[in-house]
Amino acid sequence: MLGAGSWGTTFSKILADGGADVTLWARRPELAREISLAKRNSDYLPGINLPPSIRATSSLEEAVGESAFVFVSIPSQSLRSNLAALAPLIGPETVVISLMKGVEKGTGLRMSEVLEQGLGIDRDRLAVASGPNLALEIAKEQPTAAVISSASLATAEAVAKVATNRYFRSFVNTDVIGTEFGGVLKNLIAVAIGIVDGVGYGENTKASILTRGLAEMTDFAVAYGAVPETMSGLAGLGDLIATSSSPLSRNNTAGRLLGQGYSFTDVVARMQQTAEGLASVAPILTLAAARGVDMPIVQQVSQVLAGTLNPRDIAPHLTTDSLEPQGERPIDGRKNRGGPSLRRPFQRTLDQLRNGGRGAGGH
Ligand SMILES: NC(=O)C1=CN([C@@H]2O[C@H](COP(=O)(O)OP(=O)(O)OC[C@H]3O[C@@H](n4cnc5c(N)ncnc54)[C@H](OP(=O)(O)O)[C@@H]3O)[C@@H](O)[C@H]2O)C=CC1
Ligand SMILES: O=C(CO)COP(=O)(O)O
Repeated sequence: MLGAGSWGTTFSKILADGGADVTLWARRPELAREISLAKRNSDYLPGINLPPSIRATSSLEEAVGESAFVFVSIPSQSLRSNLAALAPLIGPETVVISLMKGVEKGTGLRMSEVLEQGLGIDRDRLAVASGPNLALEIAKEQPTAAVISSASLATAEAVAKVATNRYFRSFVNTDVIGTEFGGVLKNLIAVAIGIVDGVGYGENTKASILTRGLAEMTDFAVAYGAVPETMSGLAGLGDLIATSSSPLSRNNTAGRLLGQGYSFTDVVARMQQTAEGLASVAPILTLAAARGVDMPIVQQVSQVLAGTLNPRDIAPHLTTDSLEPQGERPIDGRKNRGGPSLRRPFQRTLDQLRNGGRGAGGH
C-alpha cells in the first residue's frame, strides 16, 4: 500500500483482516516506525488499533518488493510526481489499484489513466476501487461495500477477493470510467451540500442539490463513456449519500466552512487532510465544456471557491430559465424531453384519441 493517510491505512487494515500480507509505505520515517512498532497511526486514525501483521516502511522499494498487488492512496495531484520512482519497481505481473478520487489538474486525466501513462502498464493490470467508504467508519469495522473495477473482469475479481473480509465486501464491474468518475464527481456535489449546510439551509435545499447532482454526475459520466447504471450504484449514488451526509467527509467539511464565510485560502489552511474536490472542480468543468455537458452545481461551487458568488446565493438547481423539468428523467442517461421513456407513450395516447385510434401522425 502506497500512502499511509487515513484511506491507505484503513485499506491496509481491510486487506490484512482479509488475510493478506501487507506492507505500507509512509513517506515520513517516523510514521512508518509508529505503524510498525505501535500498530497505530495517530496522525490519521487516532484510537484505531491496526492488525499486528501490518508492516510499514519509508522505503518505496521495500514496500513494493515482490507484491502481487500495489494499491495507491496518495492525493491525486501528487500521483504523477511519484511515478518515476515507482515505475522500475513494478513487476511484469503486478496489478496496480487506484484508491484515489480525483482528476489531474492540467490534463484532466483520471488516476488510472495517469497510472497507465506513468507506469507504462497494460489496462488489464490496472483496477480502481470506489464506493461509500468513509475511512474512520471502516477502521471501526462497520459493515461496508465497495466496487472494484477493471477493464479485465478477472483482474477486478482477483482484487475483490483480497479486498473482502468479515466487515468489508467488494463487488466488481468493468466500467472503470463510471466507477472512477463517480468517486470524483460526488466530491464536488458534497462540497455544494456542505456549502448550503454552512449557510444554514435545510433538508429541501440539500435534497434538491443531491438529486440534481446525481443527474449532473450521470450526464457527465455518460458523456465520457460510462455505463449509466454505475451512477445509481455504490460508486455513484452510494458514495454521494455517504459523502454528502457525513461530518467525517473532508469535502463536505470544506464546503461547510465555505458556507460559513471562510475564504478558499482559509479553508485550505484549516484542512489537515486531503479534500480532493477542491482541486477537481476546474478540470471537471473543462472536461464538461469539451463534451457540452451542463453542470450548474459544479459551476456554482467553482464561483464560491473563486469568491465571486456569495454562498447564500447558491441555488444551482434554480438556475434554469425554462419551466421544463430539465434533465429530469430516470437514471438511465436519457433526458425526457422528446425521449421515449415518459413523453412518447403519453403523446401516442393523445394522438390516438385525436386520430380515432390510428396512432400518432396517422401511422
Ligand atoms: N479518507 C477516506 O475516507 C477516503 C479517501 N479516498 C481517497 O484516497 C486518496 C488519499 O486520501 P486520504 O488517505 O484520505 O488522504 P490523507 O490526507 O488522509 O493522507 C494523504 C497521504 O498521502 C501522503 N502524501 C501527501 N502528499 C504526498 C506526496 N506529494 N507524495 C507522496 N505521498 C504524499 C501523506 O503523507 P504525509 O502524512 O507525510 O503528508 C498521507 O500519507 C484521496 O484520493 C481520497 O479521495 C477514497 C476513499 C475514502
Ligand atoms: O471518498 C470518501 C468516502 O467514500 C471520503 O470522502 P472525503 O474525501 O470527503 O472524506
